[in-house]
Amino acid sequence: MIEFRQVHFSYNSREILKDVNFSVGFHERMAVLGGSGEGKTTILKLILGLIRPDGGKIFVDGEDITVKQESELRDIRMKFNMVFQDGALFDSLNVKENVAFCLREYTNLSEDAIDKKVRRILHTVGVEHALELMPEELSGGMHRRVSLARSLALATPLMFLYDEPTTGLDPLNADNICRLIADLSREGKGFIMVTHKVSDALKVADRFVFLRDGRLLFDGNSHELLNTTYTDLKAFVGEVVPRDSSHAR
Ligand SMILES: Nc1ncnc2c1ncn2[C@@H]1O[C@H](COP(=O)(O)OP(=O)(O)OP(=O)(O)O)[C@@H](O)[C@H]1O
Repeated sequence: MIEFRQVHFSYNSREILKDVNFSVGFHERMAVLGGSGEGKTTILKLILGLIRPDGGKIFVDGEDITVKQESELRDIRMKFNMVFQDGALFDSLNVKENVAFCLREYTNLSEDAIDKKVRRILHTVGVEHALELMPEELSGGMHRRVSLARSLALATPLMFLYDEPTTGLDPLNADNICRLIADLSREGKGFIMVTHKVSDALKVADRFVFLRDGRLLFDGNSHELLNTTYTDLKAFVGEVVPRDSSHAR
């Protein structure tokens, strides 16, 4: 479980998060919704201990990560599989080498075992045909899949953390990524998906929180989200989900 207790965070003197409280089980499928710059990615970075809060506590698996040394945070980070928005790949390496890179860096696997593992993972994310392609030859959707494959190569996480996984993709590719996210969460491994695309969040998540002005102002299921009477959230949801949406459950 991840728990935020009265978390405050500022960049320089600008308050980004103000008294944020929530807990989420590793098996849950939660979307963090909010407009641009509201602090959604900041929440993911705090969970990984990449940045520290100015106030409050963050517990991961019962451990207070706000008091951990950098060396101890590695074990915490291994519990998660984080896919960042830009998912930067190494430009000079092809798809296969990009995925193999961290296996060579961090494991003692033989070249043969690495080759098998890379092929299996690329098959999982549906880009096995792109083994030899260079990053510049990939479409946005394929690029996102290879980034996901690369982070899947190293760890079998307790939970996935996705930062805007469908932003910038055309509807077809966005849909494919949503399907992949749903598939990867089948075995009880949950995720936190940060996004401003409510319609994509509705395809995969069953819990939704809404971040506005540094606070979590909503926490509910899809039915509650689509029927909210909270004006700001209603406007946010209404912008992206037509009133007669078939997503309504
Ligand atoms: N390293 C940094 N230094 C200073 N300000 C930062 C830094 N990183 C982010 N910010 C600012 O903090 C705020 C929250 O950033 P964050 O990336 O968490 O937002 P977000 O909700 O994920 O937005 P988006 O959907 O646009 O990615 C933004 O206004 C951003 O400009």
